[in-house]
Amino acid sequence: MVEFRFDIKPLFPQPIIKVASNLLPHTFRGDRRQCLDATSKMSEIIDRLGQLSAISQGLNKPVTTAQRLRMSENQTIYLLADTEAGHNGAVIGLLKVGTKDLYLFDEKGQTRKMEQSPSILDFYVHESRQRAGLGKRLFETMLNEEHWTPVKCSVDRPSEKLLGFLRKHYGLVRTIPQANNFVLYEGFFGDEASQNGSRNGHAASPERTKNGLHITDSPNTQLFGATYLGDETSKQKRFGRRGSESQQHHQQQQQQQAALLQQITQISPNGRYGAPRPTCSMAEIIHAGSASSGKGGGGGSAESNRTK
Ligand SMILES: CC(=O)SCCNC(=O)CCNC(=O)[C@H](O)C(C)(C)COP(=O)(O)OP(=O)(O)OC[C@H]1O[C@@H](n2cnc3c(N)ncnc32)[C@H](O)[C@@H]1OP(=O)(O)O
Repeated sequence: MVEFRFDIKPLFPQPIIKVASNLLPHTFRGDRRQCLDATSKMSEIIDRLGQLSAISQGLNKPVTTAQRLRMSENQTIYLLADTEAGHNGAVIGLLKVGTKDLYLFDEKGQTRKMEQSPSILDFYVHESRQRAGLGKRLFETMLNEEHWTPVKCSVDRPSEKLLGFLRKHYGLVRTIPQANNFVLYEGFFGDEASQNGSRNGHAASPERTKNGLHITDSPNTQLFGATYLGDETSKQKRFGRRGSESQQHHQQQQQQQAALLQQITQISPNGRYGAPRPTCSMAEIIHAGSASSGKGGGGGSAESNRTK
């Protein structure tokens, strides 16, 4: 449990509070002096929990800090406390979420720009209280507050524990391969966001396919040109598919997606873009770009640059 030198109870009139960029609990009411005091205490809580989360995930620096939250436009932190614990109460969990503009591959391996897409950015329950249903409680509160559904959330480089958590509580198993650190599950693109109660996650930039060339308005296409999808994809489009082949179809799809990921990182354009570069550099550029657009509230870069 994470205890502090001050009494946390005035900050937690209820076990789970929500904190946005003003660094105040959503329930907080007070004069200027009380606000200053509360933000200073809240910063300490967020920094401590963010640090413990990083240590627990083996990251070399925290994904969550008070400073980052202050600078963000559309990120929210949910904090879970046990006000009965110890002398001053204890904070036991943190969940940071936000919306992001992301370039993602759909089930067919085609690029889609998702605007204001719901993302899970950091999640931590203190070691002494894990596997007791507290993570689920925190997550459910967040889903209700944000009006999100789990399958519509992208997850920023999930740990094994979080993958297990999502599998156990929400039956999320089958992922859609991506070229960046975000993990998506099948059903993410289920048309369209509104059908599943999500108010976020708008698809943009419909793509065109011509002679096996995959053409989009994404930076992938703008910088490197169209991607060659191969004959098999065009054949499938032309001839369709019978139901009994669905298992085989799924395997083929997975292989094609893997091949597509490889093609995107291997296409060697002329000029300065032809220079060798690390495998994931494109994803980094794309997400750094969306960060600076201001829409992504910290964009894809701040969190997905988690380094181990
Ligand atoms: C985008 C990101 O934030 S990635 C980083 C995610 N955070 C971490 O990995 C930090 C360490 N882990 C944790 O803080 C927690 O385990 C959390 C936040 C992932 C889950 O919180 P919990 O309170 O443990 O979850 P809850 O009790 O509701 O659910 C338990 C399920 O989560 C998964 N899980 C939780 N702890 C573990 C563990 N030590 N090993 C394997 N799976 C685990 C399992 O599926 C577990 O079900 P099971 O006990 O039947 O196997």
